[in-house]
Amino acid sequence: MTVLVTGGAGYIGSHMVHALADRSEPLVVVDNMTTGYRPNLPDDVRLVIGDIGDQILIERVMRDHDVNAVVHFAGSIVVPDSVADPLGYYANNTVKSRSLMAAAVNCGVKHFIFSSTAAVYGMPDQAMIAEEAATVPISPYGSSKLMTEMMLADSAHAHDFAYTALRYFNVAGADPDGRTGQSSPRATHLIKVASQAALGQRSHMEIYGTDYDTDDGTGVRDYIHVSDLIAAHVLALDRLRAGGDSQVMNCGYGRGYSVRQVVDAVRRVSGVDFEARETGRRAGDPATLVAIADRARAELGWVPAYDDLDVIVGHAYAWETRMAGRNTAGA
Ligand SMILES: NC(=O)c1ccc[n+]([C@@H]2O[C@H](COP(=O)([O-])OP(=O)(O)OC[C@H]3O[C@@H](n4cnc5c(N)ncnc54)[C@H](O)[C@@H]3O)[C@@H](O)[C@H]2O)c1
Ligand SMILES: O=c1ccn([C@@H]2O[C@H](COP(=O)(O)OP(=O)(O)O[C@H]3O[C@H](CO)[C@H](O)[C@H](O)[C@H]3O)[C@@H](O)[C@H]2O)c(=O)[nH]1
Repeated sequence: MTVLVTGGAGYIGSHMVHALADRSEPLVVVDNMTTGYRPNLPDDVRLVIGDIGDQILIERVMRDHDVNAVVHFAGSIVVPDSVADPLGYYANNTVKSRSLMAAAVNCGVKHFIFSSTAAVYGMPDQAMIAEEAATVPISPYGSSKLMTEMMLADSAHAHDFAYTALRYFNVAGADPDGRTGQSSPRATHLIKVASQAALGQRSHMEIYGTDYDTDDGTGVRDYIHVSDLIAAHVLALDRLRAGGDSQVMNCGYGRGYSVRQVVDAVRRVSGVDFEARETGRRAGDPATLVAIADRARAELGWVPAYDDLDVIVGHAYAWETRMAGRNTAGA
């Protein structure tokens, strides 16, 4: 009854690995280490360095480890990169997910949890988004994820397995115990960038657009602590094991914060008054993206534990401080 965690050496996947290890669940990680970071994993984890598109390897891993559930985080995640290299994104996110699913079907894996994204909704008309909202992605990244959701739905009809596709809103924060966090130096996420500015790793940061139709003119997002997101995955796994049906669920708190509110929180938590320059809008950014996440609460019994912007920022900033120390030590 082993859980296969794809992309388990990445930001979100490594939190899942720690959560499963904390429950003493047998698990195996497959990661090709393109953006993975080994130090974020427990020392004794079973890590197979390989590609999810290598179906022969994946089937061998599934059989050797008696895999019964897949939690699929592996993928490429940078929206502008997907615009520049759509075929690369469809290859890594869609084609290789198809291959992973084929391996799962061949090996009789019964449960599948998939990292989807609010990017499947594109530029919604409404600020608050339920799962029934139209899915009209505006980037190859969003399309590549929506296509994977479609393959899952069709395959679950045809074969004996059930899945949960979790549509993440803005994932932020880090493990409260400091074991792992966002480690990619290229990450563009707001809280990470602001933390780097507070630590002096950047001379300043930029606020992309101050003329949105929001209270203070800057973009509003639903920031969810990565540990709460992982709690939803663990509950989704338990629900599938108990015979739960296939579902798509939003993961967010149902409340948004503006860019200015986030910048203020990072200044407050860090005690550093770093510069935030106001610039023009970033292409493709909607004004407001906030989840209606009632389904996750109802179906999973999910109760967030870290729904507080200063707590999220505090954990992200603590992690960034730790990374800065590591980088200095290694220099
Ligand atoms: N970070 C967010 O805000 C966010 C929001 C919505 C959805 N997601 C989704 O969550 C998942 C995890 O994102 P993350 O932020 O942890 O990213 P990440 O880049 O830190 O992690 C992705 C991991 O997958 C591995 N990987 C990539 N392609 C692979 C392949 N072909 N075979 C094996 N391993 C491969 C990478 O090495 C890395 O360890 C992704 O699927 C992403 O689309 C993330
Ligand atoms: O340096 C920055 C970075 C971001 N922003 C702003 O901060 C908000 C959040 O931006 P992020 O880049 O942190 O996150 P996104 O909302 O663009 O996207 C994230 O959430 C999406 C779903 O909502 C997708 O899942 C995507 O993969 C993930 O990166 C946006 O208004 C953005 O314009 C800035 O002002 N300055």
